[in-house]
Amino acid sequence: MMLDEDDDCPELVPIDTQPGPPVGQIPVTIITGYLGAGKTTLLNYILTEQHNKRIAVILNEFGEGSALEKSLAVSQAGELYEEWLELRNGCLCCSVKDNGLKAIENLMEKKGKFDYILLETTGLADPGAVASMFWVDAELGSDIYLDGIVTVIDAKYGLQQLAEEKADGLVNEAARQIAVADLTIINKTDLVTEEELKEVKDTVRVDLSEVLDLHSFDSKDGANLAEKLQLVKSTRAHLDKSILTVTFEIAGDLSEDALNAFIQDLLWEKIFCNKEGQPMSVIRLKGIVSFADKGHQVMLQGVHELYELNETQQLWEENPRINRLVFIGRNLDKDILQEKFVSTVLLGSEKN
Ligand SMILES: Nc1nc2c(ncn2[C@@H]2O[C@H](COP(=O)(O)OP(=O)(O)OP(=O)(O)O)[C@@H](O)[C@H]2O)c(=O)[nH]1
Ligand SMILES: [Zn+2]
Repeated sequence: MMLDEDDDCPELVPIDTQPGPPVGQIPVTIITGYLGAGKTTLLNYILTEQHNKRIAVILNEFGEGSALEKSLAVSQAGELYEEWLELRNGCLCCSVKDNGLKAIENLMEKKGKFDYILLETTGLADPGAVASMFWVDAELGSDIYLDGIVTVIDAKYGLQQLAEEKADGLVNEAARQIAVADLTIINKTDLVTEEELKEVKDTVRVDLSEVLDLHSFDSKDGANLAEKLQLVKSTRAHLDKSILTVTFEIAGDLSEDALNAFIQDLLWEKIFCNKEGQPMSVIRLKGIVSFADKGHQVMLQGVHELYELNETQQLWEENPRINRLVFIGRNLDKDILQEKFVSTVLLGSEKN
């Protein structure tokens, strides 16, 4: 049979190489980084710089500190936070797969579309697990797609966090967070010397190549859905179980001097021990506190042995003056911390 070239030659159709995000899909950027690295600071910066986009911000919650985490974030960013997402079991990686994407989609149904979604993971999250559910879901026809992962590294404590040995021989959280990063931001450069900064940069590069295979985890290759879900499942045990969160709320006013002494005993002198006699070691400290002579709420922020107390814009006014504190670290004991706090820092208690 002869082919009539003019009639039968099929039309050339461009191959769908990099289709890009389907029209109407909303980009999500995951912001990750170890406890206190500066994720929320980066978020606030983006939100204050970027005025003409509707940005939804999702904050992950950690442990029982959820209520405080929320109130802290809200008071820092004021009205810039568009909406809030409640994720049930405290850890985004574990809960978002089941209800997180659904929650985002519900949110968009209620509030209309966003131009952008920023998602801050907890400092102990494995962002690979968070990232993977986006492309798992993409196959199920989602409205959102993963645009990239930004990892914030603490120039002062980053190396220490990377060097941390995990008992089970697993790659530690800090290294995982760097491994999956599309963009790495070294933060707090004001706290280190040129040489220290160079060391951080070099280490981050080396680490990247050592754990690069983690990237396969979030690649959009042809692996079938079941395999992908398998991967998500196998990384569930990502939280460092030795790190505990303690939170408490105490009504009343505090002595500023006594609070400083309490924090310094805890962070610097490390004189507090748990019931087993092991010294408490705090990685992250946050709080809203009330001083008798101040009408404004004061925010406490601590990362390892650095801490600061800053007056916020927020007035107590008729709100009950309740001090809220979150401690994240090792060997923490709530009863002991709270007892110490109440007996030495709270005004009007026996010892003050
Ligand atoms: N010196 C200095 N401090 C910074 C910088 N960026 C952030 N910080 C401080 O570091 C502390 C922690 O910052 P956050 O932005 O809350 O860190 P985070 O990563 O969101 O913390 P978690 O969500 O608890 O893991 C705060 O006291 C910030 O003021 C910086 O560039 N230099
Ligand atoms: Zn944060």
